[in-house]
Amino acid sequence: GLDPEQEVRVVDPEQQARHYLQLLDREYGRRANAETLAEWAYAANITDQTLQRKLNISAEHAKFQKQQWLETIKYPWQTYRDPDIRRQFQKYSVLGTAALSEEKFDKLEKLVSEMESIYSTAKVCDYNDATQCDLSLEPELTERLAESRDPKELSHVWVEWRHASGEKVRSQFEHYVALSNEAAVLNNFTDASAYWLKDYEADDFQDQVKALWDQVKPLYQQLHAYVRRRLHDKYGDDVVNRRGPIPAHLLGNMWAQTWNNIFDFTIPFPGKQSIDVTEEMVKQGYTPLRMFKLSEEFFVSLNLSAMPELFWKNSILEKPAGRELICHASAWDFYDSKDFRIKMCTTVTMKQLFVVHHEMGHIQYYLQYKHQPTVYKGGANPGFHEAVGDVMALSVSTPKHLRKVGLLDSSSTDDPEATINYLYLQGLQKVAFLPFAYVVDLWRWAVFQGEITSDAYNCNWWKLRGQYQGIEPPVDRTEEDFDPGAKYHVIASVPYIRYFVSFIIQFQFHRALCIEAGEYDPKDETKPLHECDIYQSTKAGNLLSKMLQMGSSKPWPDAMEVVTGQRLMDASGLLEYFRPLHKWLEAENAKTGEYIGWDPTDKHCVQTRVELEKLKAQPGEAEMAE
Ligand SMILES: CC(=O)N[C@@H](CC(=O)O)C(=O)NC[C@H](CC1(C(=O)N[C@@H](Cc2ccc(O)cc2)C(=O)O)CCCC1)C(=O)O
Ligand SMILES: [Zn+2]
Repeated sequence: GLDPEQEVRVVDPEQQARHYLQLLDREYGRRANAETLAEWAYAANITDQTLQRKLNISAEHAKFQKQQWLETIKYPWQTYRDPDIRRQFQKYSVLGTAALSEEKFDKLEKLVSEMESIYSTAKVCDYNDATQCDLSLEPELTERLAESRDPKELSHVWVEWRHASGEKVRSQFEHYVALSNEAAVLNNFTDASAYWLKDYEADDFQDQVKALWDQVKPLYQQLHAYVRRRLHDKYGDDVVNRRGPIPAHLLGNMWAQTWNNIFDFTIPFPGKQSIDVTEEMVKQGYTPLRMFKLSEEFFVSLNLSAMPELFWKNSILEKPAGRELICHASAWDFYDSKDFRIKMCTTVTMKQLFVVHHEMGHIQYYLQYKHQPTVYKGGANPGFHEAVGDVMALSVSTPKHLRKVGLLDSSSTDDPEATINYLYLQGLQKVAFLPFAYVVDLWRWAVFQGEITSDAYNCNWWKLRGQYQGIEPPVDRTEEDFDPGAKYHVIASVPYIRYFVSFIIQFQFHRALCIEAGEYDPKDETKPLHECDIYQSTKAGNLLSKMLQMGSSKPWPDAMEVVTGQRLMDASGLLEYFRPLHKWLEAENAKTGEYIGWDPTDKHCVQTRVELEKLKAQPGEAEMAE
C-alpha cells in the first residue's frame, strides 16, 4: 500500500473535471443571479436606465461565457465514463447567443428589448370615444375582447392592436431572425429552429408533435363546428359563415388562442349552476394576494413546498401605478436557491386564478430543484415547466374542488348536463388552444429555416392559422401588417411549442397522479378522470416531487417515466379526460347537420394596401362583396 506519510496525488482526470464543474457552477450561479436581477429591474420598471443596465450586465455575462467556453471545451468530456459529468459538460459546451461578436450580441439584445418595449407600451383608442387613446393590452383591451358582443367594436380593437404592436416591429423582427440564425450556426446548428429544438433531445421531435396533433384534431374539429354554429346563431350570416373559418375577433381572445370568454353565450345547457366562479370571487372580496395564498395552500396540501418569506416580499402581484412595466405574467428563479418571484398584473377572475396556479407551478419547480447545479435548473424539457401549474389547476377547476373552497355552493350536484357544461368550458381552454400553440412555432420554424421569407411573413401566418385553427382575420390583411408580432412570445423570442407539449403531457401527469391519489381508476366508471381532484393527496405530491427534483439532470423520458411509467408523450390522457364531451359534440353536430371542418377563407392577404384597394375595386370582387 501507499506509504502513509507520502501524500501521493493520483490525478484522476474525471475527479479533476468534477472539481472544475463545481467551480464553474458557483461562478455561473453568481452571474445568473446578477443577470436575472437586472432583467427583473427592467421588466418591473421600463426606463432607459433599467434597459441600459440590463444590456450592460448581459453583455458582460456573454464575454465571461465565451472565455469560459474556450476553457471548458479543452476537457475531453465525451470520453468521461460518468454520464452526469458528461451531461453537465454537454450543457456548458453550447455557448448560445454569446457566440456572436460583442456588437452583434448587443444588437440582438437591443432588438428583442425594443420589440418588448413597443409591445408592452402600445396603446389603442377606444371604439366609442376617439379621444380616449390610452388603452393598454392588459387589462383594457383584454377585457374588451373578452366582454364586447359587438362585432364592429371587436374588429376595431383587433385591428388597432395589431396596428400599434405587430406592424411597428416588422423590421426589427427581420433583423432578429437573421442574427438568431447566425448565432445558431456558430453553435453548429443548421438554424435557430434546430437550436430551439435541442431542448427536447429527440431528432424526431417535430414528427412526435405532428402525431400528437393528428390524435387530437378530430376532437378539435368537433368543438370548432359547434362553436361556429353558436356564433352563427348569435351574430348571423353576415358575420359568420357556417361552413367557413371562424372570424378570429369573435372568440373572446386577442389571438383566438383560448375561447373561454364566449362560454356564457355558447354554453350547451343554460340554466345550470354556473361554473364560472368569477362573480363569486368578487362577491367574496377575493384579492390577488388571496388568490396566491389559495394556490400555495393547494401545493402545501400535497406535501409540496410553501413559498419562502422572500417570495411574498419581492413579488409584484398587482399592476403598480405610475410606471411602465411588462404586465405579461411571469415567474422568476434568481439562481441563488433563495430568491423566487412572480410579477403579474393580477385581476380577480376565475381565468386569472388558473394563471396564478400556472405561475406558482413554475415557482414550485424552482423550489423542488433548487439543490441542483445551475445547468440543471430547468424543466426536464420546457413543456414540463409549463405543465406543473396547469396540472394543479385541473384539480382546482373541478366543481368538486370549487365547492370544497366555497366558491361553488355545495347544494349543486354533478348531473350529465352539468358535466358537459364543465368539460365544454375546459375544452374552450385546453382543446381550442392546441392548434394555436402548434401554429406559432410551425410559422417560426419555417421562418428560421427560410421557407417563409419576410415578403410573405403575414400571408403565410394566415395560411397556417386557416389550415390548423380554421379561423380567419375579421378584415383583409396585407404584407404591410405583421400579425405574428402582435403576440408576446414572438416579439420576446420565447419558444412556444412548450405550451403544446404541456397541454398534452399535463393530462398524462393528471391521470398518473389521480391513480396515485386513488381518485381515478380506468375500470371504475364512478371515478371519471375529469372529476378527479388530487387535493391533500401527499402520495400524489410525493410522486410529482420525485420528478420535479430532477430538474433537467436526466433526459425527459426518464422524468416522464418516474411519474407515468411511460417514456413517450401521448394524447390518450387528454382524450380520456374529454371523452364525454367528444361524444356529446359528435351527437349534437350530427343533430344540427354541422359541416365538420371549413371551406377556404374569402378574406384576402396581398402584398400591399394599394393592391388590396385595386382588387376590391374590380367589378367581380364588388359583386362578390354584395
Ligand atoms: C422569467 C420567465 O420568463 N419565466 C417564465 C417561466 C419559466 O420559463 O420558468 C415565464 O414566467 N413565462 C411567462 C408565461 C406567462 C403566461 C403565458 O405566456 N402563457 C402563454 C400560453 C398559455 C396560455 C394559457 C394557459 O393556461 C397557459 C399557457 C400565453 O399566454 O400565450 C401568461 C399566462 C399563463 C402563462 C408563462 O408563465 O409561461
Ligand atoms: Zn408558464
